[in-house]
Amino acid sequence: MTDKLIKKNRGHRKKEMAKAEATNMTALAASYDDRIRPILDAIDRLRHLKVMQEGIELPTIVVVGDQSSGKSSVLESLAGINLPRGQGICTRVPLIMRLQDHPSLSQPQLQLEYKDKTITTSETGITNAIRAATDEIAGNGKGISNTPLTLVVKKSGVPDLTMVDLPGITRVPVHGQPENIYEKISDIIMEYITPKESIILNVLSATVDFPTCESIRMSQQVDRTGERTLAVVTKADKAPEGLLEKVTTDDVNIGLGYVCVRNRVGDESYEQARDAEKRLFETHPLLSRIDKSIVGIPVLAQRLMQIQAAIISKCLPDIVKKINEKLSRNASELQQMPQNLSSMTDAMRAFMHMISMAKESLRKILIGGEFDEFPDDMGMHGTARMSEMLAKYSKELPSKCPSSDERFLMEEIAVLGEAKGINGLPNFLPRTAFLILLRRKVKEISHTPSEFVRKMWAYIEDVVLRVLLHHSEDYPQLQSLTRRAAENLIEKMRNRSYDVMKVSIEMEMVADYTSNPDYMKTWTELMNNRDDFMNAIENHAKPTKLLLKGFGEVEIHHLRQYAAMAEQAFDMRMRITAYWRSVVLRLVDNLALHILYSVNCLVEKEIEMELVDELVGPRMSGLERMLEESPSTAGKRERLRKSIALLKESKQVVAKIMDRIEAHGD
Ligand SMILES: Nc1nc2c(ncn2[C@@H]2O[C@H](COP(=O)(O)OP(=O)(O)OP(=O)(O)O)[C@@H](O)[C@H]2O)c(=O)[nH]1
Repeated sequence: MTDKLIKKNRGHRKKEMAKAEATNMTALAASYDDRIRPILDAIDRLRHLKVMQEGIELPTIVVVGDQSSGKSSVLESLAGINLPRGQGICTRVPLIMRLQDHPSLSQPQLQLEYKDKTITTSETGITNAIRAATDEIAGNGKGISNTPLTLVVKKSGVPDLTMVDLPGITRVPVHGQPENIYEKISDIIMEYITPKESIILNVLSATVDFPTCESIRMSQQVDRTGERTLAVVTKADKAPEGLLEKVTTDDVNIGLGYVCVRNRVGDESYEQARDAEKRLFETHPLLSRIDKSIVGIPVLAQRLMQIQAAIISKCLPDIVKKINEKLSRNASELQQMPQNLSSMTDAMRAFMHMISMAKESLRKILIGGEFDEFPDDMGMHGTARMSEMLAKYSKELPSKCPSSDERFLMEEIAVLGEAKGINGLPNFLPRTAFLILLRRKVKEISHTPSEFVRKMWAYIEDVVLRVLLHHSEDYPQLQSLTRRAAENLIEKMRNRSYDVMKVSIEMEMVADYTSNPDYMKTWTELMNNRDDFMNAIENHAKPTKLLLKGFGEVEIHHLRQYAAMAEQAFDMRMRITAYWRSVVLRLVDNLALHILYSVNCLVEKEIEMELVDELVGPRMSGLERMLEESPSTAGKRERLRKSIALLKESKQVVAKIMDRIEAHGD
């Protein structure tokens, strides 16, 4: 074949390929107009409605790349418009780009939307408009913000695509950039690329080694297999050597494949840039060897449209499901919110309901021993905790009568010596001596019950407050009054317990009585030692150490000089020892009974009376407060209403699309 013929054939093939490409694009565009476009519009509408704030993720193409890798250049190539480009950080906020093909438009229409503003701009004004909007959102310097900016481009011949351009990743802050810029940018990027609904368009510069790219490292964290990652290799013109090998060996796991491009350079127009790109991949000795199905902006546009269509149809059923779930959850939450009370009768009814619920809970927790309301909160298993506290209290009271004498029975002998009556018979056991000793012993333990009372009421107060605050949480405006009522009541009841306990102690100190048969039994048993004891005292030949039941080994040598009084002292020690058991038992039982009785009174009537006095009172001020809804409840109600309205609207948007899809038989 002659050179001329070869050239002619090549030219013919080129034309054929261009024609085929154009036909493909037209077919794709037709199917887009017809089917995908309305779906894409619906998704954009959902995005505009901010359903993402409701936790519903939308299928999104997210553009990521290291700083200056050429992200904005790729987007401007796809959109056919000039975007702010340059060295250093240009994209400082997420830029949502909605490209819409409008074949009828002779001039492109551009709109910038942010912070509820819509600004119409032109191809020449777009760069400045984006810069101004970025400054407004993220400040004038080099700051970064997560508030997105939306750019709508309606133009003839653009692919129907919605993409989000994100700030480029940089490890080293340049002059004027915040120190934590890397963390800030990676947080934003992670937020966008983590949802499985996101397609990651990873922009890699041909001039760098792909495995060293931060953007690759990040996308691999959320998409290990690369099944939702597509790589665009920019600056093919700058580093053609080895590019073919780089994209064919695929060292970095790009599941959706590579597309190599050459963007606008310097002041080139969009058309000049496309021609230069085409020429480059056709004529460059190295680049022309790369398969044509993975080079050039038109191929990228086509791939993205296909991927977008696929991800949208995959995600749509899930979006419908999530909208419905969220809607019904919010609707039931709104329904469960407290009624907005409009009259005193309403308020009274709500108040009485609150009291009866609280009483029921307290009855279960503090009396009934049921803990179905707080199964995992041990602190709220009231009866169990109270019985533990009582057991501890009973252990703290000495079961044996406390004795302070260094030598056996010397305490008794001293008291007996002082209480000796002038007329009394020498062996007559004076009751005063017994009472003096008893008072002394009881005094030693008199602080124990008040400690117990303090701890027990602190616990009960905690339970009562938690229950009351829980049942009044719908009415935060009542909580301070409720708390005050509960604290006042507990204070009163605690003081009552102190009084009861004081009387118990005093009674034990001034009188000695018990009908408990255990007393006589124990005393008799203890007195069985008397003969041995007296023998040891009187018979000086006997050992001075003696084993006494209940006392262990005792030394009695010092008692031999008090022979007469020793017997009385022994008897007195045995009596007080036997009697002590009754004293301790009475102190524990009395206090326990008193606490249980008090808790019963509290639950069954006093708490209600106290709350009525505090909240209703003569001026009904608490009830009046119930009529004014608290700002937090009103805020929550408003939020739920707004969210429901938004979800309902979203549901309609999606329903229309689903109808359409069904009508087409997709
Ligand atoms: N020669 C050549 N230069 C390119 C190509 N793509 C981008 N550039 C240049 O690379 C520089 C950075 O491009 P941008 O598009 O601003 O990069 P970016 O990733 O958006 O930058 P940031 O948003 O700041 O991270 C610019 O000067 C572009 O002109 C390309 O394919 N070939």
